[in-house]
Formats: sequence, structure tokens, C-alpha cells
Amino acid sequence: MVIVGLTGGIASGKSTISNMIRKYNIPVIDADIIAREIVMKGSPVLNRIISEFGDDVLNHDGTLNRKRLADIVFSDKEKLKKLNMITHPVIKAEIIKQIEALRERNTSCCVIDVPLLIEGGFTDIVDYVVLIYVDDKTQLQRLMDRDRLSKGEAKKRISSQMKFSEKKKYADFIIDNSGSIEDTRREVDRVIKGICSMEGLNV
Ligand SMILES: CC(C)(COP(=O)(O)OP(=O)(O)OC[C@H]1O[C@@H](n2cnc3c(N)ncnc32)[C@H](O)[C@@H]1O)[C@@H](O)C(=O)NCCC(=O)NCCS
Ligand SMILES: Nc1ncnc2c1ncn2[C@@H]1O[C@H](COP(=O)(O)OP(=O)(O)OP(=O)(O)O)[C@@H](O)[C@H]1O
Repeated sequence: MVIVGLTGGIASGKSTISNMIRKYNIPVIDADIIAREIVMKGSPVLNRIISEFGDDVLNHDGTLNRKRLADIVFSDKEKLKKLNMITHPVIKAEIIKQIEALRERNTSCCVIDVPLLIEGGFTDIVDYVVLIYVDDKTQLQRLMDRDRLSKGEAKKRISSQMKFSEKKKYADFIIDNSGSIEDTRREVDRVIKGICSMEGLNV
């Protein structure tokens, strides 16, 4: 099975592009969904987060207060590192489990959508890295609009991630998502067809 890693900075368009890829009948594993599932109320990962960051990161009903944890970790690189050390091994194990389930069903190609594919050391489980590019101004504006963040909050999140210029070194393909949805659809088609022709797969 060919495994394609899709990555890019926050609000670069991973979900938008994943949805386009699903139209080719290629299954997409979404690390952001897994990251939400592993911190469900009462889970071992949530308990470790509480031990590290205290009860303050919980809502009254015992669920994770995501906004509060985000405020803590995206303002302090050391704290973010601690959170990553708790969550990333569990996210990676779950991704591998889902890949194995697809392999058992004889799936020929799958995509894993992982925001921190490169920073988190997930590249060893993929055959190709597809990196999404979006120019800085567009990224900031889309992030502020989508998550209703202030400029300061949005900039903090962006700067907690590796720069595009660094990530580029790991990329096999780059999709520019700075333009219209139609432009991106054409870029996605080019990349999917490129990978499939190299691997001898039909799309
Ligand atoms: C800090 C948390 C609670 C904030 O939750 P929130 O609902 O505000 O954001 P959400 O999870 O939807 O993530 C949105 C985007 O933020 C960025 N982001 C998330 N986690 C991180 C991180 N550890 N480092 C840098 N950027 C991150 C990604 O681009 C992601 O797509 C949450 O992001 C989290 O638990 N992060 C740790 C797990 C993780 O690394 N997830 C990314 C998948 S590899
Ligand atoms: N080409 C485009 N033109 C206009 N808006 C776009 C385009 N691509 C994405 N968007 C919008 O930009 C925002 C970010 O896109 P999306 O949610 O797909 O990014 P993401 O990389 O999955 O984000 P995250 O890192 O938070 O998971 C969304 O509101 C989306 O609708």
C-alpha cells in the first residue's frame, strides 16, 4: 500500500484538500480527529495532561478545556514540547493501527493528514510527503476568519510550527493553496495522478 503524508501549517488547507482527495476514493486518516479522540474524558492521555498542567485545563464536566490548554502551550515552547511528548506517541500508534486496518482490506493507497508530520517525526511511516503552501498573509487571514482568533493569537499558533522553508526540504510534492479552490483542485489532481503513475495505480 502506498502511504502519502499530507501536511502543512495551520489553516494551510489540509482538511479542504483531504476532502478533495476523498473524491478519488482514497481513504484519509485525520490526525486532528485522532488527537481529539485520545483526550476524551477519563482517558489515560487526559490523565497525563492533568498531571502535567493541572486541573485548570478541565471544564466543569471533566472534559478538556481546549482553549485553556491552547493558551498555555502556544505561549510557551517548553510546555508545548511536554504536551507533544504525551500526545504524539499515542497519535502515531493509532495512525499505524488505522493503516494496518486499511492494509488488511487490500487498500492500494491511503493519505494521512498530519499537521505535525515533519516536526513530530511521522515521516518514517509514509512513502511520499505532500506539503501545502499558502502565502503568509493568506494563512493569517484564513486562520483569523475560521477560528475567530485575534491577530496576536493567530500569529502565536503559526510561530509554534516549523517554517515552510524548513519543511520544504522534506517534501516530494508541494501544493499551492494560496489561490482559488478551483486552482487547488487542479493542483491536487496533478499530485494524485503523479503519485499514481509512479506507483502504477489506477485512479
Ligand atoms: C492544544 C489543543 C488542545 C488545542 O486545541 P484546538 O481545538 O484549539 O486546536 P486543534 O486541535 O483543532 O488543532 C488545530 C491546529 O492547531 C495546530 N496544532 C495542534 N497541535 C499543535 C501542536 N502540538 N504544535 C503545533 N501546532 C499544533 C495544527 O495545525 C492543528 O491542525 C490541541 O491542538 C492539542 O491537543 N494538540 C496536541 C496534539 C497534537 O499535536 N495535534 C496535532 C496532530 S499531530
Ligand atoms: N483555496 C482556498 N480559498 C479560500 N478559502 C480556503 C481555501 N482553502 C482553504 N480555505 C479556507 O481556509 C480555512 C483553513 O482551511 P482548512 O481548515 O482546510 O485548513 P487546515 O490546514 O485543515 O487547518 P488546521 O491546521 O487547523 O487543521 C478554512 O476556513 C477553509 O475553508
